[in-house]
Amino acid sequence: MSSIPGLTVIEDFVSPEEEKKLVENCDQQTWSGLGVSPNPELKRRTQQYGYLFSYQYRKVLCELGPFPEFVTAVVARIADQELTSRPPNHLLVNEYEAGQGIMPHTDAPSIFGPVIMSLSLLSPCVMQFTHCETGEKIDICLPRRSMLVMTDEARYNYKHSISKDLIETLSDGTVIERSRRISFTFRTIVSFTGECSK
Ligand SMILES: O=C(O)CCC(=O)C(=O)O
Ligand SMILES: [Fe+2]
Repeated sequence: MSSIPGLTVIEDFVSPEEEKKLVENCDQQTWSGLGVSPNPELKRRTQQYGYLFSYQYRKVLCELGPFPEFVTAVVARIADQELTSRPPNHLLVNEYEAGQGIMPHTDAPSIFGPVIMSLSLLSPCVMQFTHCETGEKIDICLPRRSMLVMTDEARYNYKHSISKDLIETLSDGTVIERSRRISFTFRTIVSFTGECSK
């Protein structure tokens, strides 16, 4: 547990072999973002499974079908470890090349459920949590192959962000060198407003 209520980082959530397979499998799929539909506006490459969420229009556009088979073991582990009472129905794969990050944000509370989980693959990074009211900043290390779970205060009262820095230093002096990172963010969509949603 960290100093942020509702924030947990589970180390070694997947094995090195599982990590390799997960990355190989998603590299065989089509990436969007960086000018490519359906999320051309995003400044990093992404893939979505379960439902298609539009960042531009802030709504669910349509159902995409079940999660791909290559994430079955991870989804089963989420259930086994009872990380959420509502199974995830949306998977966002984000790719961060060295020098790419994500701006401070809170995942839309009206669209996504109370538990947000993110699996870090290939590279560690520092996720910064900024308290929405006090502005207090807390850096949390997300090791390679760890699962981040955000709920309660961590999910609702803080913004989270990842810098573009190639080298990051934690307050205890630990130096983190960034390289290509892929994250699998599992969420439960609770609001379906798109025209082709079911
Ligand atoms: O890359 C991550 O671990 C987090 C991604 C994220 O915060 C998001 O897509 O909302
Ligand atoms: Fe997020």
